[in-house]
Amino acid sequence: MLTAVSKFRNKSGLASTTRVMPFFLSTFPAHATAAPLCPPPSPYPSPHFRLPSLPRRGLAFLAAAAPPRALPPTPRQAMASLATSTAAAAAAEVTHLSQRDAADIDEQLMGPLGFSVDQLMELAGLSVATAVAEVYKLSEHTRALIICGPGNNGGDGLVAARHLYHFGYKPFVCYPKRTAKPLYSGLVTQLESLAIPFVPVEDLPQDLSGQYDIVIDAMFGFSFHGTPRPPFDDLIQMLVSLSVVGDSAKRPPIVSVDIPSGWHVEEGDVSGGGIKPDMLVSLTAPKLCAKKFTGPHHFLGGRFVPPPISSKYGLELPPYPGTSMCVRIGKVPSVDISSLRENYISPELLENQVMPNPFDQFRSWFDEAVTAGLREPNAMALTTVNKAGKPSSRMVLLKGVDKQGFVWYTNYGSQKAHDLSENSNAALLFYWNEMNRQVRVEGSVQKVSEEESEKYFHSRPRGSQLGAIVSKQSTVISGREVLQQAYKELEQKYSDGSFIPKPDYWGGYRLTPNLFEFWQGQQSRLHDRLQYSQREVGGSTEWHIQSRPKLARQAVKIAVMLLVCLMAGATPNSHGPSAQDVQPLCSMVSSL
Ligand SMILES: NC(=O)C1=CN([C@@H]2O[C@H](COP(=O)(O)OP(=O)(O)OC[C@H]3O[C@@H](n4cnc5c(N)ncnc54)[C@H](OP(=O)(O)O)[C@@H]3O)[C@@H](O)[C@H]2O)[C@H](O)CC1
Ligand SMILES: [K+]
Repeated sequence: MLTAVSKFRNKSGLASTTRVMPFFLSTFPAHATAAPLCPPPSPYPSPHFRLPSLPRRGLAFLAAAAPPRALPPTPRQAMASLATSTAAAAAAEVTHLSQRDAADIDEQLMGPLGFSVDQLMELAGLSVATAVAEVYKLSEHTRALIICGPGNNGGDGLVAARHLYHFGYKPFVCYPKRTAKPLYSGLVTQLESLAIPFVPVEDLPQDLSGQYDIVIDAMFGFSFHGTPRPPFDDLIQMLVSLSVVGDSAKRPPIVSVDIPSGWHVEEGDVSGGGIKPDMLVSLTAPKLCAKKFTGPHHFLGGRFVPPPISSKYGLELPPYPGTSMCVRIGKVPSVDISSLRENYISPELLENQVMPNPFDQFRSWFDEAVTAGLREPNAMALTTVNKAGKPSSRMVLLKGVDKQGFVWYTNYGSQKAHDLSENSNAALLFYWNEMNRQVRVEGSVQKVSEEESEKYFHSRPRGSQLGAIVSKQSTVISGREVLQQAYKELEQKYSDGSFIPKPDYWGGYRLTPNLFEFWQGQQSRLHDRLQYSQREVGGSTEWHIQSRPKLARQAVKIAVMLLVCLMAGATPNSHGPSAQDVQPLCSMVSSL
């Protein structure tokens, strides 16, 4: 049973990742004959890992070492991240609102457009919480101080505190000027029912660094005017002194909701002595002051703008990815590649837990990857080598596996086909990132029979059949339109639903393995590896398993033997090394 994978970032919001994978290592009923592989049901499988429903035998269970409420990054989230970065690139032209337009829009939403303030505040607060969770991962930013002001910006902060709690953070709320309206007292009651502490201003330490991992500024939004009055003047100063420590890795990052509190809503930080937030979550649309924001993370939230508002105010806003409540705008911070680090936590992969036949073991892991909802677990890197010894790799999709080998289909005019015609040796690599697993397979490759290729070709959607005819892989064409035109013509030709013949330049390959390696990532780089290789026993070929420690020991033995031989050769005395010379090495070898 695969239960969780959690991914965290370090203080820069980008670097280290811990993957915790508590699950039953399970044995599925053995697949004696291989069936074609069923890819996950849709290109975007369930956003949460599903528990497999098949009966299974638990071999090992690792108690959850993950923080209790950490959610796994899902394939959908990964796509959302990509979409947020893409949106960021496209967001240079996002509309920025004046203070007046922002207030006008608010009035219209809550007037003729039928929204209530509660609704909008809920969505705004949820956007803030999701944006915070996207950048500042729980593992390093657990304790969040939310400083709330007297108006709706403060209300957004109260809502965000509740959502952050449910995401697994530990919120603390400083709410010095409470508003008597039922909306606000309701929000306070909700937080109290979660036992979220309310911290009086006077109990806050002058230096917030020691007690909080993140500070959310929800003091003032677009209705701020003049200079801050007590107690917000001191609170703002507290955040100013915090942001003076430039390196956000050494202090809690500051997240401002809609406007960095104390900034002029249109002019920004006029004096230059204001808060310098690390993250700004603009709501509905950024206000003019956001043009002056220079921090690394600018997000937009408030996914509720209806078309009448967009058209009336000519709003250019980036699309929200998928079901996300926030979208990154502005420049994507550049990543320090050397700081990207993973720490894998998985059950051990031991020799006595795996199946004797590597095909069965592969099928078991493959089924677990499908059941876990991984996107395209049948995607594999195929490495071929031409006759000059030049290797090349590309991703292809596994379309079938049985005891004869691993099958994929392609164009017989492609570079891989050319390489394979010169050198039939190839390697496959499956990488199931979310499960901390890889499988390497090596062997020799042959074309599958025409009959097998025909059968598979006609099982494909008609569009893919036409695509296979049109695409002359690895040839240079003058433009995409050439392909589109050819495709259109074929579509027309076969529009009556008639049989589409398989082109003779298209078909399958089968890799017959002579080596498998199953890799399970472990903590501190002490990964588990099991290698299956073939050996002759009594005239027949059998699979033989070696674990990494065993392999390492054998490598040392061979190295020592080599050393002995070298010494023998290097000794000026033609009789070779003396028993005395060799004795310590021999006892070392035998003790391995
Ligand atoms: N449509 C949307 O985008 C939505 C945004 N939301 C959030 O609402 C705020 C705007 O909320 P609003 O209540 O209008 O204003 P503020 O939160 O900015 O604060 C107003 C209170 O602050 C006091 N204030 C103003 N200036 C000062 C100052 N210099 N010193 C101290 N106090 C100040 C003000 O008191 P006054 O007596 O001065 O009027 C108010 O008490 C927006 O930015 C978003 O965060 C909604 O949640 C959802 C819809
Ligand atoms: K604010």
